[in-house]
Amino acid sequence: MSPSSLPVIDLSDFRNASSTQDQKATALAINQACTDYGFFYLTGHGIPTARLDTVISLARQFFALPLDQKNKIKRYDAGGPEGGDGARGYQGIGENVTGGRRDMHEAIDFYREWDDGGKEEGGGSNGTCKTLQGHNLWPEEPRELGEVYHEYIAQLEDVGKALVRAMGIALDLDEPETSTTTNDDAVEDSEVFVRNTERSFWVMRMIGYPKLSSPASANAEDAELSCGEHTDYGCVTLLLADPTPGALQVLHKDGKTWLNADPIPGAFVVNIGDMMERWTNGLWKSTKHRVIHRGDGYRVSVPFFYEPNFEAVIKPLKKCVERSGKEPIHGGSTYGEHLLGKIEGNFY
Ligand SMILES: N=C(N)NCCCC[C@H](N)C(=O)O
Ligand SMILES: O=C(O)CCC(=O)C(=O)O
Ligand SMILES: [Fe+2]
Repeated sequence: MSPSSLPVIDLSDFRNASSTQDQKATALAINQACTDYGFFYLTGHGIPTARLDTVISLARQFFALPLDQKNKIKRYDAGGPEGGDGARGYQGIGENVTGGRRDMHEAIDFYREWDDGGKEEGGGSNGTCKTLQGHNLWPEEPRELGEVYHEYIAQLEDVGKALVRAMGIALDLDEPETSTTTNDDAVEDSEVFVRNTERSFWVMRMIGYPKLSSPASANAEDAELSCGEHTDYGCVTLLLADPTPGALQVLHKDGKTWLNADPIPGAFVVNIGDMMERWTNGLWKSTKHRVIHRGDGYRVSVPFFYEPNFEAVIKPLKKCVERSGKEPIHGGSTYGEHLLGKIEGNFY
């Protein structure tokens, strides 16, 4: 299967449309893509390609620095600076763990700044949280990285917002389906994802992948993986990657075939996360994917995870439960709980 056989969604018409009616065609295409693959390419998002290239090139420059330079912003929990217990900061090759095995990548994790209401003892919408308190650790070098990434994150938040709005329309949540109206239905309109991401607890990972040395087959017990198979945690991932082919692989619905999701210049690779699967009661799946980089160069990617608010309670939407014809797949919990559970198993 060629990489470009994953669907391509062009968001420009949706962004420029004046009515929901005009936005329906894009929404239909998104519904199809999320139902069939859980993955698609996104074009027409409005972020200039020159900006995307700069983001990749700054990441590449950072990873090329000597280790002691990179360790200046070592993750708090791994002996980084005082004043935080966060999962934020630089992690060396093999520090990240997926499915109990070390991943052959290095990375910096940035999160939305913690909202403690300006007080030590919590009080903000996030309360206190040992794992994620603390500030982002920004590299001193390359010098422009911080400023460029701040601007880029603001642009990505706009794209994420447009995308989850489109997803709400894609699920046709405004259409009354049955006469069994309860109070719960009041919140099931097409803006339900927009409301629950208003203070999106986003994550941005800046990742560097050295070439793997192990010749073992990807499925062998002891195979080295750049990033083991996993699903993403929240709503939608906007992945920017350098042009390296054959590295990111997506599991087909058949549960056996791995498809290459090679980059298309200027486009994001988008996939949905666990909270979107839960909301849709499995109508849309958070599809498994993995990275195996055996190419010659040093690969760089920068996924941005546009997630629900930390305290958002996510449970299957009634309309999706009905449509799926299945029992609710989850009783409901906050996105924050899901995230913390994941982070716990993520580090060596
Ligand atoms: N914030 C997100 N989604 N990060 C995805 C990281 C995936 C790998 C991680 N070690 C894991 O096992 O999940
Ligand atoms: O680098 C990639 O292509 C994907 C990385 C990824 O799946 C993740 O960080 O969640
Ligand atoms: Fe992922």
